[in-house]
Amino acid sequence: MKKMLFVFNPNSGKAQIKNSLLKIIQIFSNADYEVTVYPTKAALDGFERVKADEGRYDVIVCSGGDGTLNEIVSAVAGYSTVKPPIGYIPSGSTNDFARSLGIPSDKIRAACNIINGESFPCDIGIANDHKYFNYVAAFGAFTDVAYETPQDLKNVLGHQAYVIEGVKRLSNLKACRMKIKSDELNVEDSFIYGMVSNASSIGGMKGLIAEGVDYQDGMFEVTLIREIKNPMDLQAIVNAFITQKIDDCDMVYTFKTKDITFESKEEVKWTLDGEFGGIHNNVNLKVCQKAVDFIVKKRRKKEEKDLLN
Ligand SMILES: Nc1ncnc2c1ncn2[C@@H]1O[C@H](COP(=O)(O)OP(=O)(O)OP(=O)(O)O)[C@@H](O)[C@H]1O
Repeated sequence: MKKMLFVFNPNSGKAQIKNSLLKIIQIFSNADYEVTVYPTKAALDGFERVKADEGRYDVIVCSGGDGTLNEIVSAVAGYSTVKPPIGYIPSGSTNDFARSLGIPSDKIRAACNIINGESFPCDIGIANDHKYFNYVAAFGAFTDVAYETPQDLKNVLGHQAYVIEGVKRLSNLKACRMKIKSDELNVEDSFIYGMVSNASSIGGMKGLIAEGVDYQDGMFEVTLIREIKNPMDLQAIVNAFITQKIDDCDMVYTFKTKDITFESKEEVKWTLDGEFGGIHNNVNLKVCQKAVDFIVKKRRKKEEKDLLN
């Protein structure tokens, strides 16, 4: 019998996991898994549990939001023995990563997908050589929205909660002078926003990043927005995002990289996967190519063909 560890955050999203829990466990058990169920008790509890259980399970299933998933992925990425594949049942308020990988948002379907799906080796990132992130590291403008939006509000409003908090901050944009170094760009300028990501959906919104994100290419997508000095600058940025002609806008830098460093005199607040990522003067971000396996939907022939083209 294969062994499964099923870790879930009972409070994430609207705590809806409670309604599906029994059914999910039944699905796993019917598929001949011996299931160990572990509800997290606090932040970092999921990380500690999975870290301590290295070598004990054939598959690790995680249910929660992006923050809980980050903990589980960080623990597995740190294994020195065989890394078990990670199944994910999204139950947070935005579930960016699941959306990006095409994992079903319906919990029962996501559980079935874990039984019927296939392993997908996926890139993740590492910040300052010690803190992993699954899909986004960011600073500036709206990045603190996710972790400063009260949980109660997130539970009631879900994705709208982020939008409400984001709009409240528009009038408050503060630029930060930074030196940014990578093989592709070496620049010193003032920025209101920076995002280094490996996902097509950020903050619950698709379309922030150009299409064609490859989760296995060992590259991040980088988006940097320069300081807004006048209404024309603001208009240029808004137009660029509306028309999706971001490459033509000189207020925005977009490129791909596998290694990038940000230096600033001022301390900058970062987020990793939508959670507080610390306050730093120096941040280095590197890709760990295909570092963990996620269980995703089996791709149909046509999708496979699209991926190869
Ligand atoms: N039982 C718990 N009590 C309090 N906090 C917890 C518990 N379990 C996990 N956490 C922490 O809560 C944070 C947020 O949880 P999670 O990401 O699962 O849900 P969410 O915030 O509702 O979803 P999203 O990240 O999509 O907005 C995580 O960083 C996690 O470490």
